[in-house]
Amino acid sequence: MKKIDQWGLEVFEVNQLTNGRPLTCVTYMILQKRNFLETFKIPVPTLLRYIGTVEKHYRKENYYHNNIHAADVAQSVHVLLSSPVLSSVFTDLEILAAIFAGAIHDVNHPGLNNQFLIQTMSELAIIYNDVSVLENHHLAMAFKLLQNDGCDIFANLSKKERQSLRKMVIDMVLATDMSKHMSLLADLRTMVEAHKFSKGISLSINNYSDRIKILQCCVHCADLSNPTKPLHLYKEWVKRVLEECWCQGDKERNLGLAVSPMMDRHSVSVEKSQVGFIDFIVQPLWETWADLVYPDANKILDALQENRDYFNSKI
Ligand SMILES: CC(=O)CCCOc1nc(Oc2ccc3c(c2)CO[B-]3(O)O)c(Cl)cc1C#N
Ligand SMILES: [Mg+2]
Ligand SMILES: [Zn+2]
Repeated sequence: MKKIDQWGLEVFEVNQLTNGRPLTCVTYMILQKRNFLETFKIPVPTLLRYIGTVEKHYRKENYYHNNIHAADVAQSVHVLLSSPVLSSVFTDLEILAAIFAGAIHDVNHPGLNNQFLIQTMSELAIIYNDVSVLENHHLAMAFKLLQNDGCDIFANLSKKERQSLRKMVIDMVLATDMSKHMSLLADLRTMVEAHKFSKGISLSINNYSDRIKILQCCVHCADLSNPTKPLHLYKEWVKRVLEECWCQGDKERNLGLAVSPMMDRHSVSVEKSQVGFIDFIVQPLWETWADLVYPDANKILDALQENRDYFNSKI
């Protein structure tokens, strides 16, 4: 129970111990720990039915984008929002929305990326007109499943709370689309710079656009948290994401499409791809997050540096 609050939870062990239901277990433990089942009058049977259904809609055959990743992201969001610097910033509804977003953010992921779905004019790309195809699908699926019998975990929220939660969850999951990464990071940097001049006054943010920006970055950081975790966990995630990418690369090759660089099992250098991903994407994002919650994320930043040095030493 106390491990649920730690960075680097042994989520693969949780997967074993729960017979392949880490998402149900982790989500229940987090909501229980935060007393949200009481606060939002979420009946346990309803929660288990809904989150169990969501868990089943994550594709177990995906090496990476499966229910273990979802459990990992939901739990990472939970830990990030427990940061002392953020302690009195967000409401329970906002925290519930962020944890829910983490849990459902990749539901029914096909193990293929947006570019592939668009290039092959897949059913999903047609439905979502090539715009954040996967992220729209994850959201639509999650909210559709809420309407299944006995699955509406938000039934006892007020109309206003339900509308607010829905909007925040949509904004957070759409922000996990990597094509939004640079603009999200730029906005976060602007806010951190502005906050620096308010001389340590605890983060007081009273407008929706700033509040949602931080929540979007929190979920995005959790989504890109593999390189900040203990090395044995990070290595397992690298193995899985490459296996999944290589499957897509194989499909691209068979279809005569150009094989994306990281997806070609015959040419990619695993170590180089990770050092590049960390240097260009993960480190700048986490550095900015660590600035925002200084000094709460310093240990995470150190772990990221160590992991980068490990892979760099293997090139
Ligand atoms: C070991 C890792 O750290 C793996 C993280 C995923 O590996 C990458 N992901 C990238 O972009 C996405 C990041 C997040 C997500 C997705 C794509 C689709 O679903 B998701 O929300 O999980 C990019 Cl651009 C590079 C890598 C690399 N390496
Ligand atoms: Mg995603
Ligand atoms: Zn994800």
